[in-house]
Amino acid sequence: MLHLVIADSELELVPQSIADHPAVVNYAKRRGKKPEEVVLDSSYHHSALRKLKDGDRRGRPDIVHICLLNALESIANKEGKLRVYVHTRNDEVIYIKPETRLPRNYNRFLGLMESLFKNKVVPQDLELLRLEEKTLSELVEEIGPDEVFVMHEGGELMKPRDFGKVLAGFENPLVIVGGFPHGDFRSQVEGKKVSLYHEPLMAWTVVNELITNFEHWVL
Ligand SMILES: C[S@@+](CC[C@H](N)C(=O)[O-])C[C@H]1O[C@@H](n2cnc3c(N)ncnc32)[C@H](O)[C@@H]1O
Repeated sequence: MLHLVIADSELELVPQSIADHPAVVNYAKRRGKKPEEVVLDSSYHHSALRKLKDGDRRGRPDIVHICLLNALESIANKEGKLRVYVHTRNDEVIYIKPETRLPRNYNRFLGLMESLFKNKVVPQDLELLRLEEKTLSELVEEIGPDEVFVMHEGGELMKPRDFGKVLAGFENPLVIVGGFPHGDFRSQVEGKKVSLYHEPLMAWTVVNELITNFEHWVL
């Protein structure tokens, strides 16, 4: 089983310090929600983000959305060979049941995340998504993998196909991909750093590459 963690993801509710910013207040009003109940999104809250520490990388739920759509719809997931987790900048972990069908529509995805932050599980009966407060290292310890790989543009360069073979050689490998647009991991991450290309890639490209190349050796 391959465990995939999208780590230090820039997924959070609007922080209190910018909840009264006009960009946030107007956006929340349009959506019929309170400012502190909406997910921070750089495409809508750009001017407010300038007031936040790390404002140039925060508010990127779209990265999580695309990574999750790709991972959950993959053949590896359909074949029961994948578990996906999202770790956020505020040290929350989202556990996702493999049978989850995420909304393709981005605004509906935001609504789902807002409901998850509020209720901690969605939907109440099936509990397909569950949110817990947890650091990245606590999550890794809980999963108990036989090897941890950190996808990093500064890591050992490996062809995606070769990396797929390496992954397939373990019982329970865990791969960490950064769910942020710029910079480096904020969490302490222990593991073998691997690069799949000589230039930085988008997180969802890395997710696709590692899953399809893992499939190549295990299906
Ligand atoms: C958009 S990148 C992070 C930002 C990147 N450091 C930059 O400043 O462009 C998102 C994640 O994709 C993964 N990644 C990016 N480029 C990679 C590469 N060449 N090889 C392997 N993983 C990569 C890493 O896990 C990284 O945290």
